[in-house]
Amino acid sequence: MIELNNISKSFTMHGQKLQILSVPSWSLAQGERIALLGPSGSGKSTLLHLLSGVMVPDEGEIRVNGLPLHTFSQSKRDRFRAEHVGYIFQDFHLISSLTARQNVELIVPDTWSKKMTKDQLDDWFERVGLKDRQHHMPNELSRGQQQRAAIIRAILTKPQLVLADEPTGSLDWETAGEVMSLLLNICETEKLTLVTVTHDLHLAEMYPTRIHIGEINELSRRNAV
Ligand SMILES: Nc1ncnc2c1ncn2[C@@H]1O[C@H](COP(=O)(O)OP(=O)(O)OP(=O)(O)O)[C@@H](O)[C@H]1O
Repeated sequence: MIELNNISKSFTMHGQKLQILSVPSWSLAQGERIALLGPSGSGKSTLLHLLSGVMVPDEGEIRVNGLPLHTFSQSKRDRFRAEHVGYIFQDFHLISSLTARQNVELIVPDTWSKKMTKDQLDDWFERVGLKDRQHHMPNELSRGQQQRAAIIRAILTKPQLVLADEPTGSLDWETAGEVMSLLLNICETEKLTLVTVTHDLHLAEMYPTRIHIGEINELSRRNAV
């Protein structure tokens, strides 16, 4: 369960304070899968940064499964993110000097045995259709294949929260549909909470729940559809 109460977030630019988010109250149940829609600059990515603990609110409370993120120090938020959040980026963020499998191995917890690591990675690369490509470098993979590897990296440890910021934004429409479907299916099967920012209404329709940022952020409410 994710709960936001009386959140406000602003940025100061050129000495001017610009308020971006004002969220009176919003909650999300464990296992929900939502597409977050809204115009450019309306605070969607900022909301994801607050949920992941990359940023802190100026005021208000954020609780993820009871953990009061808003009270955490930077190092505690970093640990929270490493343990509980999987992040998927538009441009994959794979390390170019490592193979797809080595990129995923980077986030394997110390507590996993060699056998468990091998079994899990073998299984996941097969499940996402990359069995034959896992030892390739990112630049030897298509963009869709790179995003599949990035999806494994995000969900391998079964984080409480998966956040995806335009995960299909740099893919052609057909690949975008396949990758979005894969992400949704994995999160459904593994019962992971998923929040995906997308501008694509067609892809958003694949989600059980669609939310316009105006339903959460009262500052962009006038833009709500
Ligand atoms: N670190 C920052 N410093 C200053 N301003 C910022 C910062 N991050 C975001 N902003 C501003 O906050 C506003 C909201 O940005 P955000 O990236 O959350 O919007 P968005 O809805 O995700 O937009 P897009 O759909 O274009 O990605 C924008 O006006 C942006 O310029």
